[in-house]
Amino acid sequence: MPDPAVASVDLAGIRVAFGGNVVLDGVDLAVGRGFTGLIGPNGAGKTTCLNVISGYLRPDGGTVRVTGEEVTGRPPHRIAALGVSRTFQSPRLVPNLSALSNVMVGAHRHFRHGHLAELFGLPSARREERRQEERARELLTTFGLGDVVERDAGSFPIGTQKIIEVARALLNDPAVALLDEPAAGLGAEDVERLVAGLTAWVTASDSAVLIIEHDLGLISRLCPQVAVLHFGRIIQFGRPDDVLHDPVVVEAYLGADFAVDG
Ligand SMILES: Nc1ncnc2c1ncn2[C@@H]1O[C@H](COP(=O)(O)OP(=O)(O)OP(=O)(O)O)[C@@H](O)[C@H]1O
Repeated sequence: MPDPAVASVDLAGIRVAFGGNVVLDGVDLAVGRGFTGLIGPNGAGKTTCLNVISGYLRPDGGTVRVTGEEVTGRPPHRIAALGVSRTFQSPRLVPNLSALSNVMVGAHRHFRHGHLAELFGLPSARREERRQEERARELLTTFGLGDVVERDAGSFPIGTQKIIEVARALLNDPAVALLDEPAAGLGAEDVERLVAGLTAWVTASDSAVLIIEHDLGLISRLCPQVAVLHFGRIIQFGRPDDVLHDPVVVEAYLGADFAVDG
């Protein structure tokens, strides 16, 4: 497990209850550079963890640190400003904007020049925008979408829209990217596109990427480490091979029928 002192995300004793329903019951999780998988049965509290990290939900107890800074209870835009980006289970793209423009929406917090420079179309702001466009184009190319960047996002199948949203979350190397079931609803071709894009991207990046996913094959391929959430607690953390074959995990979460190829 990454050293919490240097981890990009460090959750300590996170507790969340909705009325009498305790959803997170003392979650400790440290996430470092590269991919970390977060798995668990439906309703285990995985998305709730992401909501706590990204500031969409204030925990009832515990602390959240991002790159060492305590951010517990801060609103989402302030946590985003520290370099935390996220996706949602259902993609939130602007359907009548191009794929390229949708990815560039993720760029705006990084613009070095102020909103006034943008508003008045100053050369510095235009140069910055061109640089961002170039990066967005490269990123979409990494995900196999280089030929269709000008197409309206809403005209793509849902799986491709999810990949565009992942690309948006990765623009400008976020310190932390939180991906909520990026492969759900994707066809085989899009899954390969996603895996290839993420693999190529992470090798050139210092970011920490936390991926919630039910596709355990994908988790095994991408993530050197995986955490298992069960009844609001992390019950196991380690290499996928070890974790997914751990009798406690198999018994508690995956059920008797569970098997991972390889
Ligand atoms: N805003 C809310 N109000 C009340 N209950 C909530 C709220 N958000 C989540 N829950 C409940 O918290 C529990 C955990 O939900 P969460 O979405 O975090 O689970 P999950 O592990 O991401 O599940 P899935 O794999 O199905 O997406 C569920 O029982 C859910 O109904």
